[in-house]
Amino acid sequence: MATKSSNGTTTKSPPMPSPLRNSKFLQSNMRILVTGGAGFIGSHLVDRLMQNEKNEVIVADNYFTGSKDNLKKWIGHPRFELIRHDVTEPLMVEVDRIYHLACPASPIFYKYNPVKTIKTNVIGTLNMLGLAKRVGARILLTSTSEVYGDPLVHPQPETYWGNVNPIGVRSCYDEGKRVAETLMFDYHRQHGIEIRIARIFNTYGPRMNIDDGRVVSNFIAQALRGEALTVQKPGTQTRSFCYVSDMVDGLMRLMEGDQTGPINIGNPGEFTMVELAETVKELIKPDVEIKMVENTPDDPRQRKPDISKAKEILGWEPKVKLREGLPLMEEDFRLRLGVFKK
Ligand SMILES: NC(=O)c1ccc[n+]([C@@H]2O[C@H](COP(=O)([O-])OP(=O)(O)OC[C@H]3O[C@@H](n4cnc5c(N)ncnc54)[C@H](O)[C@@H]3O)[C@@H](O)[C@H]2O)c1
Ligand SMILES: O=C(O)[C@H]1O[C@H](OP(=O)(O)OP(=O)(O)OC[C@H]2O[C@@H](n3ccc(=O)[nH]c3=O)[C@H](O)[C@@H]2O)[C@H](O)[C@@H](O)[C@@H]1O
Repeated sequence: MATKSSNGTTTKSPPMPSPLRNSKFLQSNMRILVTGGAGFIGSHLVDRLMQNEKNEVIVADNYFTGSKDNLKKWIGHPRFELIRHDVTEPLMVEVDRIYHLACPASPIFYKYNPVKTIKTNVIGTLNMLGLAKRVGARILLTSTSEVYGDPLVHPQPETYWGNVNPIGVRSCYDEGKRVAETLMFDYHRQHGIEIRIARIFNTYGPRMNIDDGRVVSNFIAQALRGEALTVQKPGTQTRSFCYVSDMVDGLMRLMEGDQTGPINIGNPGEFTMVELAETVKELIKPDVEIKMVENTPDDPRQRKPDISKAKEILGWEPKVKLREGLPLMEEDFRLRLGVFKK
């Protein structure tokens, strides 16, 4: 059957999945690869996928920012497999679905080795598309709101092409993801691969690395350690924060739906960084200081998803408000930092 992209292009049928898929022993099982599954969003996605007893889950991760700790409850489970693997190298597995998340996501980590970040986005995505082509798997890419760069359209709909600096310090990530999206569509049009693209907006929740460097984890860890909350100047820049369980729900709906995307998945509630700091202060440590610090180049000034398409096509919208999600993350950070409520 031919697939119709949301942009109207019709492509040839995808390659056939392995004949074993139809055997009476395997037909009840969906074999799912999650690249980057030891990371923050990936490990929550694995938890959800493992809840379905018909799923077998394989995680491939190089542990650059992820950790086995995030998956410890599944290690040794007969339906679960963990492979130390760098997606810049080819991977030979037999699967029906590929959730392709592998890529450092925090700006301090993706800027740490920008050339490797580009390789991960470009060569890594090429390798996963090659795998999808060989085994006839459907593949979902976790792209990003950063493809809109410092957006001149607000909120951002999927039809906006973005305002991205191609030679800046964030470009390894922004442009890397843009090329990854291009590769996805070229494989779709040229080879009939079934693709799905999610444009994820800032996501937070338990299991983020404590020293991840992203704003929500920074503020919560700083409040719990009694350190000043570091708001990067000017503090009026905005972000829209999505709780991780909502994100995983959106990704799974997209994978099992019949539209390629790209589709924005995020929470449209928009906050300035000063407002976020004040909320964390009020909820966690009312006497903590807030201090203004220098920002990094090309920091987007505003960001808020237009989620009309996700609502219409996936029947999805976020349920968890920032004030409900922050205490859940606080609880996890308290446990890991050993800072308990008095
Ligand atoms: N969290 C967000 O707000 C957000 C927003 C937009 C997009 N995304 C995308 O979602 C995905 C997951 O993000 P996250 O927040 O869970 O980040 P994360 O850093 O916690 O997870 C990324 C995972 O990928 C692994 N990885 C990195 N490079 C790899 C490589 N070359 N080979 C194999 N594994 C590799 C890391 O070890 C880690 O386990 C990323 O693709 C990211 O770009 C996240
Ligand atoms: O959602 C997205 O698409 C992207 O969002 C984030 O990128 P960014 O929004 O820059 O994330 P943060 O590092 O958390 O910064 C958010 C804002 O908080 C500010 N910030 C950050 C850290 C801090 O301590 N204080 C602070 O004020 C930054 O200047 C920025 O304006 C993610 O890290 C990317 O992986 C992701 O693709």
